[in-house]
Amino acid sequence: MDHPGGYRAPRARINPDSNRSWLRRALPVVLAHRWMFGSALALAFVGLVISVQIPSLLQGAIDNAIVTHRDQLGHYLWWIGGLAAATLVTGYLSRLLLFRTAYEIEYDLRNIMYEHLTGLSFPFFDRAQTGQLISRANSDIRSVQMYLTFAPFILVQCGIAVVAFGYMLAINVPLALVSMLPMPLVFLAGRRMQNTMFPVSWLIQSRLAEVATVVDENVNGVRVVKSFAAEGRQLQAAQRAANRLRWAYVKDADLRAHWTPAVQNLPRVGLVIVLLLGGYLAVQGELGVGAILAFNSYLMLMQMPFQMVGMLIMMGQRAAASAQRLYEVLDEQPEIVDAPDARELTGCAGEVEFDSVRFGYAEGPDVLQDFSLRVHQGETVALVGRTASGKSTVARLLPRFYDVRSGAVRVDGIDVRALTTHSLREAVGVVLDEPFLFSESIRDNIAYGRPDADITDIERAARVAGAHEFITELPEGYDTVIGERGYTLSGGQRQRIAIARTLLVNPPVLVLDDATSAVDVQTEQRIHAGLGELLAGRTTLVIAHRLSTISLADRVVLVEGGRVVAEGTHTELLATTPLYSEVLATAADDDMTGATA
Ligand SMILES: Nc1ncnc2c1ncn2[C@@H]1O[C@H](COP(=O)(O)OP(=O)(O)OP(=O)(O)O)[C@@H](O)[C@H]1O
Repeated sequence: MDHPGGYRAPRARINPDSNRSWLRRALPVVLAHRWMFGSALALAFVGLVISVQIPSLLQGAIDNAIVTHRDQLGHYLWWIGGLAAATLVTGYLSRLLLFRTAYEIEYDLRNIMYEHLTGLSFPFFDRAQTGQLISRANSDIRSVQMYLTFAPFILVQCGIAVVAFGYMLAINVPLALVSMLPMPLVFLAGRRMQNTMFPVSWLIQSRLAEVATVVDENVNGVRVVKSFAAEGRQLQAAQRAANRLRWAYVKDADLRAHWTPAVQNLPRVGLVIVLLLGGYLAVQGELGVGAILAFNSYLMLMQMPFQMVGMLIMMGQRAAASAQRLYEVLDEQPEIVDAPDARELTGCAGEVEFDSVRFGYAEGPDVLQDFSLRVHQGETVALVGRTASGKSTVARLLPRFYDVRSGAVRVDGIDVRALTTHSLREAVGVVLDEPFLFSESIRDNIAYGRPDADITDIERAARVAGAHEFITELPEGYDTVIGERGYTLSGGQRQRIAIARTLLVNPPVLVLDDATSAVDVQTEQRIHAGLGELLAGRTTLVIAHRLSTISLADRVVLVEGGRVVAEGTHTELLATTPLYSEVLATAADDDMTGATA
């Protein structure tokens, strides 16, 4: 399906059967471009068939026109010139189509990878390293693409070696057979080379990914690095990764230097044999000089494919290693998928229930144990608790970023696992404390969930989120493009844009995970005033450290060790639960400790 903006979905998928060889798994992607690819190969074949004719014309020119004067030389020259021109044209067209196929295949592979990554769930991204993913999406895809397109091309060239051999047989059978003697050796050397180089190719790809990871962390973590004046240490880490990569490359070059001359030069031994035996036969008068020349030309024609076989083997090694790295990602199944009979959540009222939920990340220990909480339609509940008590985890389970180990999370009485994730996440808006903003205009960032929203709605959402004022003070207002991750804005400004972004979607259930932590108290109060109107009728879960945020809530729930240990109004909890006062008192926020003192 073609999308607006020129995006074309991949024409085929990688075969999901992981028991098949990597090539068979990739075949559907190649076959999706069979017409263009087939034409490129057919043209290459035609070009080679034409070029195979030239040596026999050369033989005729020498033996029949130059030596014996039986034919006219000009006649041969015209033919040779004409065929040379034809190989030029076919060479141009076949390469044009081949490169187009190569980039179409690369485009498909990249989109297959990207679509797959987009479909994966949070547990995968908790484990994955960005650098690894970037390297898989770049260099691994490139090396697989190179092999998929150039290997058949080289094989066509090898096919022509067979034709050339036929011509050689027609000239002189013993000479043709003897000239082929070194070929089994070429094959054996190729096999040895293949076995020795594979592990190194694998190493190179994984070390390229290591380097990408270090670079990614150095760039993304630059603020931490600089604030700890740890540039030296980072540089050392980068050097270590670069050294490890260099070692693998040197090893690769070493092996290549060892094997390539053998694989490439063994066929030349055939040339020596031709000169020896052919020369002898010519002296005996059994072979014309032109025939020896033609024979030589055929052998030269055959050399190229044989030399390319060496290259093909090396490319094959790298491509196999790269394909396995790609398949590692592509074989990753999303943990969170819609059930076959999943329902759409329509007209969500906003009843939320956590029923004896037990949950932990990956293979880790339980973070939530027997966590039960019911939030009624239109109610605002604040989750309060010590750090690492599991508050954010509760917030992540509601939009089904993760699945519970036991128990259930329900919206409107329906288990979230029985709903389509799309409709669930449309109904549950989440604002995180460290929001991610895109390198686009502020207007586009706020309209992220509703790209068709008009500017009036965008401004209204920004006003409620307390962002309108500072946005209009920016030189280009709503059209201001923010830097990567919005770093040109302050933490509080980014939070306000993120709140506006969620409010614009107008979800019936709202989760604010410390969403105003970086905003000053006055601004927070303004946001709350705006939110007060908006929260009416909306079910809201606020994860709060500050009293000012807690004051928004109808009910406060105290979380400790992954369960609800007390609930009530702020005043009730203060009066009845010492842990509550303790949590508030130890909260890092100055204003909160100040308020509770
Ligand atoms: N993505 C994750 N993978 C593995 N463990 C995690 C992940 N996120 C959180 N945890 C662990 O789960 C526990 C609860 O974390 P959570 O973020 O829910 O706490 P919190 O109460 O929100 O803390 P805070 O107030 O400091 O934000 C912690 O021990 C944390 O190490």
